[in-house]
Amino acid sequence: MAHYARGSAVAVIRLCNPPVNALSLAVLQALEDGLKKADADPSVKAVMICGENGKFSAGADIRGFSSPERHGGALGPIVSLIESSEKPVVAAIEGVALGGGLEVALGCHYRIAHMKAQMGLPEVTIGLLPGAEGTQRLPRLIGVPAALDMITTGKHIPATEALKLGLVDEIVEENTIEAAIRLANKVIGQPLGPRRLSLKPIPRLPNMEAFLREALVRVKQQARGWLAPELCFQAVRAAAERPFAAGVRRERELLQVLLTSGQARALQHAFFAERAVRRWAAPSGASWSSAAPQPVRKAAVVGLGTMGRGIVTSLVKANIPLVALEQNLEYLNKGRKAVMLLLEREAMKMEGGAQTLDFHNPARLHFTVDFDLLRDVDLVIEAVFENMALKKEIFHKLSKICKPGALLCTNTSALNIDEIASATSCPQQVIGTHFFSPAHVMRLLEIIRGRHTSPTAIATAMQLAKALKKVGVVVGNCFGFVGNRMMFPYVQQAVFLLEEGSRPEAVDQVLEDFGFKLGPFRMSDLAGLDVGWRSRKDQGLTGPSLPSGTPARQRHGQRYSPLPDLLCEQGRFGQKTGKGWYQYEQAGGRTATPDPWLHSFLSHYRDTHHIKTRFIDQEEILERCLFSLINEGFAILAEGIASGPEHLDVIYINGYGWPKHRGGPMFYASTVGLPRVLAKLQKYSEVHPDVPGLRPSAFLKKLVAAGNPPIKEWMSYLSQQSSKL
Ligand SMILES: CCC/C=C/C(=O)SCCNC(=O)CCNC(=O)[C@H](O)C(C)(C)COP(=O)([O-])OP(=O)([O-])OC[C@H]1O[C@@H](n2cnc3c(N)ncnc32)[C@H](O)[C@@H]1OP(=O)([O-])[O-]
Repeated sequence: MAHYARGSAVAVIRLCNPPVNALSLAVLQALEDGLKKADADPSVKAVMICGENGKFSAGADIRGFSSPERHGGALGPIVSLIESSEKPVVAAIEGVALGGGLEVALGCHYRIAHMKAQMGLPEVTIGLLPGAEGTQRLPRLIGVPAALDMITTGKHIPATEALKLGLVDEIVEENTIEAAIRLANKVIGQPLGPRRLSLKPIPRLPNMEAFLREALVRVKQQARGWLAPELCFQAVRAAAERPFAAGVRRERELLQVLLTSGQARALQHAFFAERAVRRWAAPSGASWSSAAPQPVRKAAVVGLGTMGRGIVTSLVKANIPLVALEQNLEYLNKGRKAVMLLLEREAMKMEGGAQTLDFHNPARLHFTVDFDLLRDVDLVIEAVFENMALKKEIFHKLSKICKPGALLCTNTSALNIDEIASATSCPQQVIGTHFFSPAHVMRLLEIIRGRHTSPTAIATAMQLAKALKKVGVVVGNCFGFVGNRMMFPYVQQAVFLLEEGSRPEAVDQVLEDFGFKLGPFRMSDLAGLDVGWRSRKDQGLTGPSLPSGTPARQRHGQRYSPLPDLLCEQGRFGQKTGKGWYQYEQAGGRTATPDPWLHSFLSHYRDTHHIKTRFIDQEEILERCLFSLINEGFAILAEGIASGPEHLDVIYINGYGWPKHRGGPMFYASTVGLPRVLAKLQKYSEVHPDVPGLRPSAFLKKLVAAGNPPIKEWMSYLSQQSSKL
C-alpha cells in the first residue's frame, strides 16, 4: 500500500508494506494512484514520497519475481511518471532505499536522506539489473565510474557517501520527513527541467573508452560465470554511449536475458535461504521463536593458532570485550603479535580506524596464560589443535573454572561434540562453533548442537553469529557435520579421478569453470595436505597403526586412495612446503604451476597398481565430484542432521566457495533434475561398486519415485522421526 495524505501545499505519499516496504504490485498501484491524485489537485503544489516505519523501501518485492515480466515492467513507467510530474517531487530517504526503492528516489526531483540511511542498487546480487531505468539515471547523476561501481557490486553506501557522490541533495540528523516537506515547500515553482535526470547529459570523462575497457576486464574477472555484473556493465555502457530512450531499451533487453538465465532464480533462492536458516528448530520442539539468547558481555578465546587469531579478530570487530588465552608465554606472544597485525589491517579498512576497534585497551582485549581470568566470561570459544584428548582436558577445566551458565563453544571441523561435552559437568552449555578460515573473513558459522545442548545455548550461538556479521547455520552432530561431511566424497572422487588417468589441473579447471573459487587440488594445497593426513592417521586409515597386510587401495572393504598420504610422506604438504598437488615458486608461495614430477609420479603409481589409464572427459569429472557431494547432502537431510536443503546451500555458498549464482548444491540438483542426478549416480556406482559415495541415497530415490517434487517440498517426504538435530 501507499498512503496518500495532503498537508498544506505538499501531498505526502507514504510507501507501506512491512517489514521493508517492498514495492509489490499493490504498492506500485497505490503509488501511481497517489501521484495522479496529487497531479489532479490544484491545491497540491509539491509531493513528498517517504516510507512507513523509518524505511524508504528495499525495492521490488523479490517474492514477486515468479511473474517477472509484470514486475519489471511495472516499475519503470512509474519512475518516469514521477519524473515527468509538473509538481516537484521530493524523496525523504530513511533506513534503506535499495533497488527499485532507490530507482523511485532517482525519479524524484530532489532527494534528502537521514544520516543513517543506506542506499544501493543490489539487483546484481539477486541476478538482475536495476531495470526501472536505474542504470540510465544513476550515471547521469553521479558519473559513470561511481555508478558502475554501485551497480556492478550492489554495495550499500551510507548517506554521508551518497552526499559526497551527489546522489542526495542533503542529509539530516533529525526529522527527515519534516526536512523534506520544508524542502518541497521551498522548491515550489522552481524549474524542474534541470532536476529531471533523464534529460541530463552523462558527465564526460576524458578517457571514457579506455575506462570502460579496463572496467569490463575487472568486472569479468570478479564475476567468474556470474552473468549479472557483466550485463549491468553493458547497461551502464549504454548510458554512456546512447541517448536516454535508447539506453532504456538496451536496459530492458539485458534485463530480459537475466530474467530468463536461471541465475536470478538461483540467487534469489540463496537470498531467501540465508534468511530461512535463521529460523532454526530442534527436535525437542525448541526453536528460534521460543528460545532466548543469553547476553554476551565478555568472551574468551582459548588457543591463538590460525583459527584462534581469526576468531579473536572477529570478536574485537564485533566490539565484544574478551580474554585471549594461550598455554605458555611463548605461544601467547606469538599469538598476540599475529592478532595485532590482523587487527591493524582490519582497522585500516574501517572508517575511524584503530579508534573504532579499540584493541590496545586491555579492558577490551586481554592476553593471558592464566585460566583463572576466564571466571567471569559469558562465553568461551576453544580453538586449540584438533585433538580429542586435548579438547576434553580443556573442557573439563573450563567447566570447573567458568561461572555457571557460561556457554562453552568448541571450534572443531569434525570432532564429536557429545564426547567433548562429556568431559564437563554442564553438557547443556556445550556447543560446536565451526569457524572457517580465515575466521575474521569467512561468513559461515556452522553451529553444532550436541545431544544435551540447551535451546538457550543454540539461541546464544546464533546471536553471536549475527553479532559477528556471520551466517549461523544450526546442524546436528556427526563426523564432519554438514560441510566437511559433504566435502569428503567430493574430494575422494577428485583423487580417484587422478588414479584413473586425470591430472590435478584438469580436475581443478572443470570445477573452477563451474564457478568454484578454487578446485579441490588447489584448495587442498592452500589448506595443507597434512591436516587430512593427521586425521586419517588418527582414524587408523594410514600410518603406523594400519594393520600389516592391509591392501594399499582398500580400507574396510571400500576403495581407498593412498595418493594424498604418499604425497605427505614425501613432505609435500601444499603451499606451505612449496610442493603439493602443484609446485610453487617457494615454500609459502601462492602461484600454482603443474608439476612434471607429480605427473610422472602418477604414471608410476598407476603402473605399480596396474590401473589402466583412460581419458576422462569434463562431464564425468563434474558429475562424479558434484553428484557424490549432493548425494551425501540427501543422506544428511534424511538423517535429520540439517533441517532443510537451504541449510546445505547456505553452508556451501558461505563456507566452501560454491558459486552463489548456482544457488547451492541442493538447489543445483533441483535444476539439473533429480532423475538425472540419480541416473548418473547409478551409472557411476555400477562401474565403481566399491565406492559408497556414489551409491544413490535412499532419500534421493524416494524423491525421484515421488515425481521429482520442487525443492520446497522435499522435506515433506521425510518422516518426522528421522531428525537427529
Ligand atoms: C525488475 C528488475 C528491477 C529490480 C528491482 C529491485 O528492486 S530487486 C530488489 C532489490 N532489493 C534488494 O535486493 C534488497 C534486499 N533486502 C535486503 O538487502 C535486506 O533485507 C535489508 C537490508 C533491506 C534489510 O535487512 P535486515 O537484515 O534488516 O532484514 P532481512 O534481510 O531479514 O529482511 C526482513 C524481511 O524482509 C524480507 N525482504 C527484504 N527485502 C525484500 C524484498 N526486496 N522483497 C521481498 N522481501 C524482502 C526478507 O526476506 C525478510 O523476510 P522474512 O525472512 O522475515 O520473512
